[in-house]
Amino acid sequence: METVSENACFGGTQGVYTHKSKACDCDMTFGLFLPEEAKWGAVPVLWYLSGLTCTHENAMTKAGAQQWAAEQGIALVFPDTSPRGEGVANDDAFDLGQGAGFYVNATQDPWAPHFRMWDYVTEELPVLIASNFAIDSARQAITGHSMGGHGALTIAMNIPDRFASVSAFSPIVNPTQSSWGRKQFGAYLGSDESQWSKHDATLLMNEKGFDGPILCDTGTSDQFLDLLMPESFAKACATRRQQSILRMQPGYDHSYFFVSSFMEEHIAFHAEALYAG
Ligand SMILES: N[C@@H](CCC(=O)N[C@@H](CS)C(=O)NCC(=O)O)C(=O)O
Repeated sequence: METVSENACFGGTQGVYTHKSKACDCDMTFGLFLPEEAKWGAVPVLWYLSGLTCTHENAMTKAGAQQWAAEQGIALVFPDTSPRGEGVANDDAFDLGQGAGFYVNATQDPWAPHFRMWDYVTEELPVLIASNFAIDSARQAITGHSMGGHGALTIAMNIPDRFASVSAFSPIVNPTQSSWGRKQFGAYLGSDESQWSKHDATLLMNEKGFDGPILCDTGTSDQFLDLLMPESFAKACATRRQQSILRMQPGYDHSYFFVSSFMEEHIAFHAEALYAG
């Protein structure tokens, strides 16, 4: 692992690191914010998965999360959204290929050799950060935006007991029924739709739910609302009687102006779950 940068930030440190990823078979870069408390002992961690077109950098510089994470003594991880580099497959569209990994393990060519973002964020990166930084793996929570909200919800439901809480900003919640999902799952996972269902938050809510609190915020003026389908997830949560707070925020769009407006509340929500008991 190599250090790209480390900057003092709200009493802690905002770092950027690169490493050779086994899962993605290429160099990967991630951001990690450590609060001041990490100097004295292992701290809880909140994963932030980003959306389409993002690198590790967008949320790190625009979500305004460090201030609230510092206040709560929580670390933040900002993984990249896909493998990258010259030898890595790509597509001209912004919503496929590099910057659009959708947090799945691709099984289809030309994506299969590198696009293993599921393994990267659920296995490789957790081990890497826990062995190199003062992170308490027993206290983890996860959030994300758009494609990253999809990643956060599907990972939290598929790996029971790892995350104390899950939240999302404008998440894609029913990708098997949306053009943000069908296109990418077809490309990465192939035409057998039975392989898609473990990556659909609404189907996972119908099937198993989440053993903990869920918080989702979506803007009523989100330009991608029809692709996100918050109503499908709300219906599934109500049917399961899942503990959840699902809000439509009037006038907000899909941008980081929206994400940053509600970041304090999301971090306080996770802090309550991470410090409970
Ligand atoms: N570039 C796309 C929009 C993609 C988009 O809005 N991406 C969101 C996540 S789904 C984002 O966070 N973009 C990067 C940013 O705002 O910094 C378009 O032109 O339609």
